[in-house]
Amino acid sequence: MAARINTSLHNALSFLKPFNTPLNTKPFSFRRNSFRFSKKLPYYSQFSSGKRALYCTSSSQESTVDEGETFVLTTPLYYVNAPPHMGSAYTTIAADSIARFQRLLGKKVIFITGTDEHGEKIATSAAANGRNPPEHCDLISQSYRTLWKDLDIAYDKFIRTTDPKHEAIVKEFYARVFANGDIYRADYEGLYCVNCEEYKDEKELLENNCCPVHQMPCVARKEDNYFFALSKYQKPLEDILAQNPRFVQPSYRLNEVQSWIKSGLRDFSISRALVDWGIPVPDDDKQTIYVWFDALLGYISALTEDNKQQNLETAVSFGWPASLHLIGKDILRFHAVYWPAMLMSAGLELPKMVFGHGFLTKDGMKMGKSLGNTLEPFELVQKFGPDAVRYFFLREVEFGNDGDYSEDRFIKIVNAHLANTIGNLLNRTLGLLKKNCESTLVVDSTVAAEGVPLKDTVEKLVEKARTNYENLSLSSACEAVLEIGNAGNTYMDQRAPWFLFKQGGVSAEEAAKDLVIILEVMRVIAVALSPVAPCLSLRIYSQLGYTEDQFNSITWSDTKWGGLKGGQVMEQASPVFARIELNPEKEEDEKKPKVGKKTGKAKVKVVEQTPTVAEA
Ligand SMILES: Nc1ncnc2c1ncn2[C@@H]1O[C@H](COP(=O)(O)OP(=O)(O)OP(=O)(O)O)[C@@H](O)[C@H]1O
Repeated sequence: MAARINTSLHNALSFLKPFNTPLNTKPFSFRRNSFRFSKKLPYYSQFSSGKRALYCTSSSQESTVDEGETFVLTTPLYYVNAPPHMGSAYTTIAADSIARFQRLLGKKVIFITGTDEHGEKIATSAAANGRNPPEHCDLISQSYRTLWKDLDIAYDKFIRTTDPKHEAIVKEFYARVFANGDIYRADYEGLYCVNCEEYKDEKELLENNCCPVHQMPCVARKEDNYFFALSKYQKPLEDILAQNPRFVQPSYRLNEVQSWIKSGLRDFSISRALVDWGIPVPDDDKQTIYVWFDALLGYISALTEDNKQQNLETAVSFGWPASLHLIGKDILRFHAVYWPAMLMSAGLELPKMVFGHGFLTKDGMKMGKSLGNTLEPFELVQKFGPDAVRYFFLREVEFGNDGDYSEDRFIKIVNAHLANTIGNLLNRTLGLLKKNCESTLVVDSTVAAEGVPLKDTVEKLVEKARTNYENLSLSSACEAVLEIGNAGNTYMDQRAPWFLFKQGGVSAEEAAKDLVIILEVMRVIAVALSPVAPCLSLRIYSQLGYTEDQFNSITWSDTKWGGLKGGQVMEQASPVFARIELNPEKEEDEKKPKVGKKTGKAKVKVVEQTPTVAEA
């Protein structure tokens, strides 16, 4: 057994070595944790921890993801206890933007999402809705797919944990962990939060044993379960985090994870005797596998391909380890503690990074299905369109921190940034081009920008956007792109090409070049914003005279100045982003002194973006 443990740990750590440095191993004893267990643990031998393990060696930037060719990223697999809400959409929008950015860099991307469909919470929710669990799962899982379509989420794999191929992989993984001596049977007694599907430590609970996330009392449970020997992995986990601090991001979440581990890891129960709706434990059909042990493996089973063998080894060969697990901070412990330990036990490589973002909140509380205080994403998308929703949440909430939603703020931000700074600039410029140059560019944008400082400004801002995307600082990436728009607007206002055209002669020639410069700025914006607002970017690209195929084949290198060529014919100006107008009742409300809560609803109305009087 000792040899097996050594082997699996070695496997888990060996990929982390920089420059193939031999593992410098040192024996240590793991602390046996018998807290509350009525049965003794089997004896484990000492095993070694890798000392020189290193994860991400690519850059000193805090969250920079690895530079490998295939970039595998995941969202959590969402519980199908209820349809998606804005919180679920938030993680998925962020993941989609990162995936799109990585594709622009020319990487092969495997973007995995899906639904977590087993466990007590799902069975209860199905019963409450008068459905059997499979029907319920089909219905709710489909609602996630529908929302992802509405939000322009371009995932590569959608895994459902009720998929037979997933079940086969879970069983195989369980068998590996069992063979490694990390599964044993014991009684457990504790306080259980059904909404978290987790036994809780009394000291982390609120008054009346309430779960801090779901604000509902935990229930006392006693069960005869199978356990995973997490405590055995305390030291390896400590070492991994000490040597690879970028494994958990943002850095303040690393401290949280380190302090959990430091406080002592307890083995956790990985089966349920009282839950039928789950994958049966191999060789014991009276128990089902704990939903988290099952769901985490969805990240691997998602990698299987239909016409290939559906087993663990083949799945792993298609892209494991993941480059990035994107999750909310609520499930950090599962991803940064349980999951790496499970992988080590099974002799598999660890993911390269776990990023735990903050919560979208309502009145300061996490929006969640269990709490029922959610924001309806279908309604938001229908009202405002996918680009506005995607842009607002990524721009407004600093990635990693919590953020509260307000409709007023939403409207202000998207109107100011997308409709005014970006949309209106394009509209004005195309209007002038049509009027004065028959919608045709007079020279190449490189020629037009000779000696013009705006070009350098744009190049610097593009670089800033790229660095921020790479570091997962999505809000700052949006900000950098917006700054390009601001620079374009300033240039337009300073140069006043409508005035130069009126002067005629050399001035008019200069004005025609100015329009080329501003349209090149718009082209760069379209590329740089495409991870966040793909439809808007396509609309900009189309107005610049490109086809959809041309847009679909852009890469990040197309942010380089010089794409627009002399002679290129632009489309007619038409608004690329509909300004959102408050309805008249709400506008009236706004003028009155504020008493109590606001109830007015916004109404979307496309407002034609016309040139100013001077330009006309
Ligand atoms: N309020 C939120 N803000 C940001 N992300 C959220 C929020 N709620 C859910 N998520 C995302 O969904 C994941 C949790 O998925 P889950 O299906 O458990 O949703 P949930 O609404 O939190 O469910 P429940 O309320 O039943 O715990 C989080 O880790 C995060 O990625």
